[in-house]
Amino acid sequence: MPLSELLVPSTLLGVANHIYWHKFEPENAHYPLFAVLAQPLLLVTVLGKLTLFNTLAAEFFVIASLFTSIGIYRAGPWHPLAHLPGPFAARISKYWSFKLLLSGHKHLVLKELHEKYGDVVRTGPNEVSIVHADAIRSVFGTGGFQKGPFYEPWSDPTLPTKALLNLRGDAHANRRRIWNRGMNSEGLKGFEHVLAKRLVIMLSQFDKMIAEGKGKSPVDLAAWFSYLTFDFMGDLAFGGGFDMLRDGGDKNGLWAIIKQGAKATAIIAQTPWIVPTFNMIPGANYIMDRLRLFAKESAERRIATGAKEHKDIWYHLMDEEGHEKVKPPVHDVVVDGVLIIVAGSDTSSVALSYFIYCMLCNPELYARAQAEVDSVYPDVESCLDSTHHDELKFLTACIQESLRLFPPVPTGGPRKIPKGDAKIIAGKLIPPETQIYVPAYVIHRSPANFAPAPDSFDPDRWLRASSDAETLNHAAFMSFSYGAANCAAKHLAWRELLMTLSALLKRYNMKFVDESPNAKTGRDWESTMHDFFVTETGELKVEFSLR
Ligand code: HEM
Repeated sequence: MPLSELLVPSTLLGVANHIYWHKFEPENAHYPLFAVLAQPLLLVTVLGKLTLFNTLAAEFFVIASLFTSIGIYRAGPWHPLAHLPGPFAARISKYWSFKLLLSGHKHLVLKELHEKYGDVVRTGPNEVSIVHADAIRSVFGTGGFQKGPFYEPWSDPTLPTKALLNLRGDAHANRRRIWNRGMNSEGLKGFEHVLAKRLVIMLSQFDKMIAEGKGKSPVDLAAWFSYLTFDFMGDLAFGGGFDMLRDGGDKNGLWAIIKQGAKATAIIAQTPWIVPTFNMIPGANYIMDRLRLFAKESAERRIATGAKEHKDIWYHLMDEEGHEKVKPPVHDVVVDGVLIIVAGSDTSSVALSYFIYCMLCNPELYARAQAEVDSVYPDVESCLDSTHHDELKFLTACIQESLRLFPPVPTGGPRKIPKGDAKIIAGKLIPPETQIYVPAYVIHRSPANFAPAPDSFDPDRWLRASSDAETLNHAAFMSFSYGAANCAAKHLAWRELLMTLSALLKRYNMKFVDESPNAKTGRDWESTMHDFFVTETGELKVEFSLR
């Protein structure tokens, strides 16, 4: 059979598939995959030309015409997002943003794109990034939008529940109410004692290294902050589970599993409709399965041992105090336990590392922060109590400034406009079903929000009286996101940062091991930052000495 006879019906089939799946958007990849594989076979059979060669040729024509049709529609003037500027490759295929996420430079590329195209950029076939500060309220605030499908893979499909991060509407509000109760001032005080115990271990490890002379050799502070925050989150989520501070490393490999799991999820979350199909491949979920096994075992251990001396978050989420009419089911608490570790460890450890990095790059500001800590706390033990945090005005401004320059969640996940009407956001008409990113990293470095010198570390900008010569848009600071689904542990995170950093400043002098300007472990450390939704960084090598 001449190929030309197959070309026309196969091409029409490809276009018909595009029209059908565009109208009836699939929730997973099973049916479209099956359709695209089965239809060409059916076609050559109906035409009475069933051979292997003809089937493969028809497959090729169907797939080629399907992709061409999709590409033409997405790039063309009839697409609802055609009026918005953006790179051509991003308009026609999700592959562009997939590749961008894999590079870890999403935050940097988005900044460049916004500098080139303005406040609203089309970053995907059905996706935009908006960096006008007004978008923060309209997207995340009251009357804003629910989370997009990006968040689906963050829940365990084998459990009949979702993690808080992935709940929407009333279900989110109900679970969040229980979370908020756990984060009240009494709850926070309890968590503070848990943190203080871990900090004592970390400080004694540093003292030991200094005594053995290792203080003068590289200490990878980024790794040690991870040990601290993982240990602490393990305590809060499951009443214990990690001992990385004690062991000086990830002896049982759990940390690596959790980090790989979070990164793999962020990557696959770019194309969430593939996930149910991907989950069917035996062994494909190896990392997530290990993470789930860890959660299950941790939950069983926590149930068996009960609450320790201080109440953990499990205690509050499980409603062990009996506030709720109906006790929350264990699986709700198990998925949120994993969420605590994923959401609460890397974010805080990266924030701690960035603070130290900013301080070591600015020795005069470091000395001022240290002097303030000295004036508030007589000794390091007194730093392990939050009572005087309000007096640490300069330290707080330094932390805020490092969180502004380096938000631990640099881009975050998207919200989705529901079916129905288009919305006007930051002066642009955004059609229904568009996914919207509001990247903190770009908003924080925009001169429209922070000027002069938005890329410079200037903690005093938070303390100076307002003047016409300066711009300080408090409403544009969104390191903890905004609205009903902002960080559930923002106040805990602040305590953790203030306690840890005041204790370190009080006890030690620190400097980069390698002071040269292009040292990746020192002054150029920020170039090791990778944005995989959660942030990944390289080693931060610091030399310690006792004060
Ligand atoms: C400096 C430290 C932290 C930063 C910068 C931070 C930042 C954020 C951000 C930006 C979000 C919104 C994510 C999104 O919408 O996709 C978020 C959500 C969340 N964070 Fe944090 N976080 C920090 C520490 C923590 C800690 C210590 C915990 C755990 C105890 C935690 C628990 C959560 C939870 C449970 C959510 C989901 C809230 C919801 O969906 O209602 N975070 N965080």
